[in-house]
Amino acid sequence: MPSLHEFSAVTILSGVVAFIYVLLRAFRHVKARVLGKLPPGPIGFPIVGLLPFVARFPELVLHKWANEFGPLFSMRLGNQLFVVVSDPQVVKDLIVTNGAIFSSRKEMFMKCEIIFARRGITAMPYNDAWRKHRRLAALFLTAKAVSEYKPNLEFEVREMLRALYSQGRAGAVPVNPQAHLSRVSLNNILTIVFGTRTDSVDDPLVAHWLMLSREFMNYTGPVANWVDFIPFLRNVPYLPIVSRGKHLHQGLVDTCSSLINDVDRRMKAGEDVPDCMAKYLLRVREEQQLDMLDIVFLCCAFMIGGVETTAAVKQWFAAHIPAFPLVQARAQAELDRVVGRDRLPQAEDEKDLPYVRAIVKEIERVHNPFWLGTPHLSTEDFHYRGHIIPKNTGVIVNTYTMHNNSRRYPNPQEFNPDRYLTDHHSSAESANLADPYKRDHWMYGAGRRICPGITLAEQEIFLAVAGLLWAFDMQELPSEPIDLHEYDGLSGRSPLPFRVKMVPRHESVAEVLGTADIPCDVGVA
Ligand code: HEM
Repeated sequence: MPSLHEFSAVTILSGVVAFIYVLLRAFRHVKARVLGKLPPGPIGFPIVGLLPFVARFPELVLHKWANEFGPLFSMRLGNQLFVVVSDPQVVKDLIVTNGAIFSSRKEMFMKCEIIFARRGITAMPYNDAWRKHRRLAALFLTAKAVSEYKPNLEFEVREMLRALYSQGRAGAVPVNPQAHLSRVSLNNILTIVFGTRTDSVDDPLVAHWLMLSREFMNYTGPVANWVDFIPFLRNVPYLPIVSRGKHLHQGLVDTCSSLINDVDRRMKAGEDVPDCMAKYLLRVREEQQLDMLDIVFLCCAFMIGGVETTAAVKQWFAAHIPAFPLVQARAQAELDRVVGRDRLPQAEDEKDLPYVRAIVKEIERVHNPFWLGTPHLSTEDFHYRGHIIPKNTGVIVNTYTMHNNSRRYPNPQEFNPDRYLTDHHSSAESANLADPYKRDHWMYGAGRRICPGITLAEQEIFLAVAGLLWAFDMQELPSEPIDLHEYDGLSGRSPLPFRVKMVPRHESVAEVLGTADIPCDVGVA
């Protein structure tokens, strides 16, 4: 057995070797910068690079550097070189036109190795395994698939409005709508993936899943933790972040496996299991050569990618709109004209509700829940505008700077849905426009790794926003102003807890929602 002294000597030696290695790599980047080859950018500290600067409000820090160093700048976080792209044409040139080079992902220690066991679509490098997972996922996210989900999506919005009406006692008491807005997103994905749903916000699965998906976002954001960028930290025994990552991996596996196993058991028992992703994957597992972890993490990709994301946009809408009664009134006049008061808005109404649609796009521009998106990785050296972007460089699409460009969006700090009034494209169509400066916003990423859930997300968000505007006047409480700048999470994810009054707009609300039987303290305002 090696002695304690031998152990310490080995640990110190590995530390020194790791230190020299990191120093040499950092030096390589500094040298390339000095020689003027890398895009310009801020110089950081040895080993940690610029990590200490991006711990809080990273989007604002990148925005400041973009103003200083231009639309393509480089920066080092620990051992990883990044370029930060802040101009639509540069995004298009790199990520879209040269998608064969800029479509991979860094195999992040926490996200890829520890939590996803090298399987999650969003974390996989650009290879055949990723192609297979993305192709299987896309089967459930096509425009045709989404149009088949519409009755369910509409049903879930109605259930959410009923719950808000009831909890807010028809506008008599303030409510925090966040859990309801998260549950509607959760139910949509549970139905698509497992053919199941929750009955109320009190179902333990709601709190459990929201906890898992928040933890996931907290540990795996592009700048969420240092172990991703300072490899020798991974050898520190009992590092809390690593144990939490392992715990999260187990939590995701246990939760998704139990839902998949339930589908499996019911299929084997000859029960009439609703069509869903888990059922399909279990059927094709041999032909597609999927092991159980593949199935778990394909389902997880939807549960992780499709719940917290759409929930966040819906929550930002609910937090933002009370401060804009005139915007609400104008949208409600449009809804009264197009939909009337005898039914809820439906998916088919969207094309006739340009102002409601414009509100959605403007919320997404102002409150992208993931300002840093999911960085891409280059797989070859690439020469661009006199600079070199070396192989294995991370690429961050700087959506904050692009969403606040005053030439594209005059007075960008102002919330003004009018800027989108004549934009008749869906976000999915907009992402394919030849002129990148005409794209609505960059919330869904770009190129071959662009979010495959756009059509589903757009449909869900539209229905929730239109339904809320149709049913309620959302009012801020004078004693509880809503903070629209601070947020929960790492780069804009969701508003801090808030309460609003949700006052039913007219008598038909109770009738249409079927809430006449729900006890309320007061009548309709
Ligand atoms: C408001 C809602 C959503 C937002 C803001 C969002 C945002 C994003 C972003 C920024 C990316 C990375 C794109 C890139 O690398 O360029 C992404 C990827 C992804 N999203 Fe979404 N997403 C949303 C909804 C959804 C939904 C509803 C699903 C599925 C049910 C989904 C599934 C995925 C998957 C699987 C990926 C990984 C794609 C890949 O790496 O190939 N997302 N999303």
